[in-house]
Amino acid sequence: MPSTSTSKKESAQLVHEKSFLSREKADHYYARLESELPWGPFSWVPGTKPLKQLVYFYDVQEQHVRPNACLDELIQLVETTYHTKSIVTWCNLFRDSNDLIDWHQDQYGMSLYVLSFGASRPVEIRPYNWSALLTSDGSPTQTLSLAHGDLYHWNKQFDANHQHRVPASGEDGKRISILVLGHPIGSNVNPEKLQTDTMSPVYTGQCNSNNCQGFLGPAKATMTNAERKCQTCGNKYRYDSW
Ligand SMILES: O=C(O)CCC(=O)C(=O)O
Ligand SMILES: [Fe+2]
Repeated sequence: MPSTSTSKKESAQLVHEKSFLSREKADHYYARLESELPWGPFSWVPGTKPLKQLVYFYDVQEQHVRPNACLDELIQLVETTYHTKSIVTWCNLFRDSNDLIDWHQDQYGMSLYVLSFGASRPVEIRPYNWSALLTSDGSPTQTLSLAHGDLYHWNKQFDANHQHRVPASGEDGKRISILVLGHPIGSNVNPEKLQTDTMSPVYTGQCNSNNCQGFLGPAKATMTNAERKCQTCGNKYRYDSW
């Protein structure tokens, strides 16, 4: 099993564990997750258009108020396998292959462990720094083909240097992804103090003005005045139009 410790010197690391769960276990968890979680739409900024997929955010408060045995089992499995302490869990339900997540960096400042259930979907990855973006056409440099029961994980160093997205492609049908965010055991982190606005993803994107296709500067999804500016033509995009 690869090491997942996160000392300051650690380099960026991404691992895809195919069939982390057996087919039987994946079927079992998929059915429970789909029916038991209170899935719903979510907007980072209240009143603006919601994310494409349905979500459920399982933080320490939810764990007290609405404990979910299925999520707790999966979290515990990740914790024991990777010697990590989970801080919070974010769940996505992609209702079909049109539900997508655009290019972003998570910026959770933690290691990320993602369990994938249901339809096979790609997660695309590209390096994230301006020189890489401006000298490339922005295409993904790596694609994880995630099947039912797979798991992938990356550390915060990997997140810091890359963007990822779940494009509108892959097998049609529902897909659930369970994102367990954690720190190595022994880290001094208080989950009660976590604030969603410091954890929100940072989105970029591509300019669609007159086929410009330039890259939009990054903006955090929780800022009400969030705006992304095209690095090529200067066109500005308000959060609502992302
Ligand atoms: O569904 C996945 O595998 C990734 C989801 C994701 O990138 C996110 O929720 O931030
Ligand atoms: Fe993400």
